[in-house]
Amino acid sequence: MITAERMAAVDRNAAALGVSQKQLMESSGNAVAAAVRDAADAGSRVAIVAGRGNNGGDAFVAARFLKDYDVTVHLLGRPETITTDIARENWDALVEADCDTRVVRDSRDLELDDPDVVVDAMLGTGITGSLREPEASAARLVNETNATVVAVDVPSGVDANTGDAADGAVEADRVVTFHDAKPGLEELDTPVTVADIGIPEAAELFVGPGDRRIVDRARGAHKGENGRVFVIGGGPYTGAPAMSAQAALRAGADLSFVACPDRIFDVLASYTEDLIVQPYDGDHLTPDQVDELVDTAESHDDVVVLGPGLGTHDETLEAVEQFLSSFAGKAVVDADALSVVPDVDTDATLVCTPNSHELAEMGGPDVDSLREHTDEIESFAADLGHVVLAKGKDDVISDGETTRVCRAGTPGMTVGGTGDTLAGITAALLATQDAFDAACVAPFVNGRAAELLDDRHNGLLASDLLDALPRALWGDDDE
Ligand SMILES: NC(=O)C1=CN([C@@H]2O[C@H](COP(=O)(O)OP(=O)(O)OC[C@H]3O[C@@H](n4cnc5c(N)ncnc54)[C@H](O)[C@@H]3O)[C@@H](O)[C@H]2O)[C@@H](O)CC1
Ligand SMILES: [K+]
Repeated sequence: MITAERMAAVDRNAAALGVSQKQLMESSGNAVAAAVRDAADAGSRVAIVAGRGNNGGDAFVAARFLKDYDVTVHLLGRPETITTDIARENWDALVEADCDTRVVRDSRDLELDDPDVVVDAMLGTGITGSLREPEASAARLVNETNATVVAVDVPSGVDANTGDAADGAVEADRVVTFHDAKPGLEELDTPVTVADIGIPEAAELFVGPGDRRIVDRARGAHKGENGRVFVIGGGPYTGAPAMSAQAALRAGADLSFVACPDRIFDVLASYTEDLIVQPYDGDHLTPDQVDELVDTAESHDDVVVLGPGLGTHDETLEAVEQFLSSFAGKAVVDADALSVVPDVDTDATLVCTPNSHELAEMGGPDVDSLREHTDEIESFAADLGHVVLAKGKDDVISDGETTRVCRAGTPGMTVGGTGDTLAGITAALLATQDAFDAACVAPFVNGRAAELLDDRHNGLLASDLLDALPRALWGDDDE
C-alpha cells in the first residue's frame, strides 16, 4: 500500500536511477490498454476522456496501444495547457498519427456518442478540492453512459489516500492503478488492478531525491515555526556539539542552542556568533542539571540532540538516563548517550544514530556492512522501539517495520565530525517531519553535501559540509 505523496517520491527516485517518468507513463498506458481489452472485445467503441495532467498522459499512451479498437480521445482543455511535457508529447504523438482526437474547449461540446468503454483519465492524484469545470460536467456525462468505465489510477474526484469522493466524482466499474495499491481505493466497492509499471525496487529501498521532496514543504515564515534545536553535548569535547548545532541551522532550524559545562563555554561561544550557548556548572553533565534541561526543552518544544561530545563519565550517563526518563519530546540520540537507550523507559520520540561500533554496543548486530544486515537492524529497531539510523558507508534506517538504505556520500566522509553534522540535520528535520522520514532524508542530505563538494575528496572537513547543506537540501541539482 502506498500513499500518493510516497508514490510521487518513488517516481522521482526511479528517475534518478535512470528510469524516466516518461518510461513509467508508457508502462502505465500499456496497462490501461490491457484493462480496456479485458473490458471489451476488439472493435468496440472506446471514449478516452482526458484531463491536462499526467493522468491524461497515461491515457494518451493507452490510445496508441488500442489499434484494434474504435478510439476517440477527448482532451478537456486546450493542448497548450497540458501541464507536463511528457503528457503533451504523448498528445502530440496522437495528433501526428492522425488519431481521432478532439479538443473540448467547453464542456457543452463533449459528446461521447454511446461508447462501449469510457476511459476516465481526467484526474488522478493531482486533484485538489472539488471538481471544477469542465471536469465536473464531463464526470456527469461519464456517469450517465451505459459504458463500462475504466478509471486510470483512481476514479476522477476520488482521493487516492482516503477514498473520499468529491461531489459528482466518477463512478468507475474498474480501476487500473500503478505500482502498488492505494489506501483510498480499498474504500471503494470497485475492482482494482495493480499494474507493475517497472519501477525498480531500488527506488523504494534507497533514499533518493524524491524523499528529499517530502521535506521540501512550505516552510513556516515565523521564527520558531521551523523548529528550535537544543544540543546537549560537550564536556570532554567542544567541536562535536558546535558542529551539530550549526548543521541544524543550515538544515533549516530557526534557532540552535547548546547547553554545555561552563568550563568549555568560552570555547564553544567563540566558534560562531550563530549559536546560543547556555552554560551549566561544572566540567561535565551530571544529574543536577537534568530538571532544568528537560524544562527548557519541553517549554520551547525543542528537538534535542543528546550526546555529541558528552563523554562517558558515570554521572553523565546517569544524567542521560534521567533526562530520557522524564523528557517526552523529540530527540536525536548520538555518540556516548546511545549506550543508555536500550535500558531506558522513555515517552520521547527518539532517532538513534549509532555507527556500526555503537550499534553493536547497544545490542544490535555486530557487522561491518550494515546493508547486508538490514533484517537484523530492522528487528533491533523493533525491539528498541525507536527509529534507528545506523551510519556506515551505506546507512540503514529502520523504524522496526520499514527499512531503507541511504547510499549518498563520498569516501571523504570518513573524516571526524560528519556524524555530528548528521545528528544536527536529523534534529532540524525532526522538528517538522515524522521521525522515520527525518532519519531517511538526513543522511541523504549530509551525503549529498559531500557529493556537491566532490573536488574535496581528499581533505574534506566536516565543517566544509555546513556551507553545502542548504544546496543539498533545497537545491535544484538533485541528480
Ligand atoms: N507519480 C507517479 O508515480 C506516476 C503518475 N502517473 C500518473 O500521473 C497522475 C498524476 O498526474 P498529475 O500530478 O499531473 O495530476 P493529475 O493528472 O491527476 O491532475 C492534474 C491536473 O488537474 C487539474 N486539477 C486539479 N484539481 C482539479 C479539480 N478539482 N478540478 C479540475 N481540475 C483539477 C490541475 O490543474 C492539473 O492540470 C497519476 O494519477 C497517474 O495517473 C503515471 O504516469 C505513473 C507514475
Ligand atoms: K482518473
